[in-house]
Amino acid sequence: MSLLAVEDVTLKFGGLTAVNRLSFAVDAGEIFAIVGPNGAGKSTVFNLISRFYTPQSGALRFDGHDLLAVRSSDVAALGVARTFQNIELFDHATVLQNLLVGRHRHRRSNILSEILFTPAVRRQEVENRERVEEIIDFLDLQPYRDKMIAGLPYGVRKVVEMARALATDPRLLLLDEPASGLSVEETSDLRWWIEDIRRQMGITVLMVEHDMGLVGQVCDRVLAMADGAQLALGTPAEVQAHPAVIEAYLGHPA
Ligand SMILES: Nc1ncnc2c1ncn2[C@@H]1O[C@H](COP(=O)(O)OP(=O)(O)OP(=O)(O)O)[C@@H](O)[C@H]1O
Repeated sequence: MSLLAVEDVTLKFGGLTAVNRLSFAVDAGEIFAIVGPNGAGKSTVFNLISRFYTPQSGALRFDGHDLLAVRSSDVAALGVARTFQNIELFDHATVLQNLLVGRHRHRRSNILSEILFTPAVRRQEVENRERVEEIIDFLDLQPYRDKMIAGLPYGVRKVVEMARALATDPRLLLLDEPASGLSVEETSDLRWWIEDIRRQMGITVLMVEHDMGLVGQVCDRVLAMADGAQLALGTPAEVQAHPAVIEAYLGHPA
């Protein structure tokens, strides 16, 4: 059974159909990319899965749950985490503090037990700290752990955002243009991290990405979109060779 299923989903903004009867499914353990020209509807699909938007029709399922019955604030608790095209972190907090916020969904305590700092709360704090330190090690963020986000280079902030998403222990990680703005070297590191996120952490990855080099290297399958609809779906090589994809990118038939 697929981990994520998008079934015949349509989302309109007034007269504009941003997503048009789109269907695709991502299997557990896959690295899956959505590609397409600007305005194709890729980010809108992420915003639908994150439940920022509700479609006019269609269904969204995650691990057997009806996502449309879940509020945006509860999606992380189901096991879906994401990064954003425009990095969203607390700029005036440290890397460590940002990642601890990412652990928020693992709080099992109530306010009284937190005030009393009960053994259970203490245990949980230690657990959260340990997990966050593991992620800091995993993504080579040790040199930055106590640094404020605001002072960090763009490439490092992007890694921190991925780390914060991982701190929620997701089953599905949504990466919105992870390579955009990164140097060739940073993109190469990203490639290995994405592969390790799947291999070592067992996390399924769905990403929106323009860098076809990266997509070809790490993805099992690719969905190409244009005008909110599917153009092609298959392996990176199949999608890149698809006449409709070539036409959408070049503006004329191959
Ligand atoms: N909140 C919104 N209100 C109105 N129109 C929107 C909204 N969000 C997106 N759109 C429109 O929906 C269409 C799809 O946008 P979307 O951002 O999903 O495309 P995209 O494929 O992610 O593009 P890009 O690669 O430039 O990020 C575009 O025409 C966009 O202008």
